Amino acid sequence: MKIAIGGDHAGFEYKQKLVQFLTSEGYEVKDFGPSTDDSVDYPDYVHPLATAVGNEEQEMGILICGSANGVAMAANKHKSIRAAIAWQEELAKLSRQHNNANILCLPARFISYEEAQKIALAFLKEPFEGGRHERRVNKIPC
Ligand SMILES: O=C(CO)[C@H](O)[C@H](O)[C@H](O)COP(=O)(O)O
Repeated sequence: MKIAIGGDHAGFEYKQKLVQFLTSEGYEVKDFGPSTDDSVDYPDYVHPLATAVGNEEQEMGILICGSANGVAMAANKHKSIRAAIAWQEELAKLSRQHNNANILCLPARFISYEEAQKIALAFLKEPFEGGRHERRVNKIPC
């Protein structure tokens, strides 16, 4: 599976660790930056990643910043993007099962890296349930 990962300075440390971990798990990971933990503006990194996921160059995306709010707001402005914030594994699984989320947004300043790793795996491994949920998701303007 081809995974896009990015965020801002507040998520940089977790992003670097997740790139290594997900690669070791066999995922094809593309890092959309930033390349250092210098303060940056998250939209500058969200938009290219969301574009790549929206046009299916990348199958799924992970965005990491301090609260996850800004990256989610920016990503969800893109056509075909369903970005979900999750700070627990169950929330990540439900975003896939019920909402067919294609981008996971992680709040690095509110969860440990160990939690972030478990949440990311839960998200990537969980299938969309379809059925009544597909009917509902199709009513979200894309
Ligand atoms: O909402 C946010 C952007 O997605 C994050 O919480 C940012 O990481 C946060 O706003 C950065 O704040 P800082 O004081 O500039 O480090």
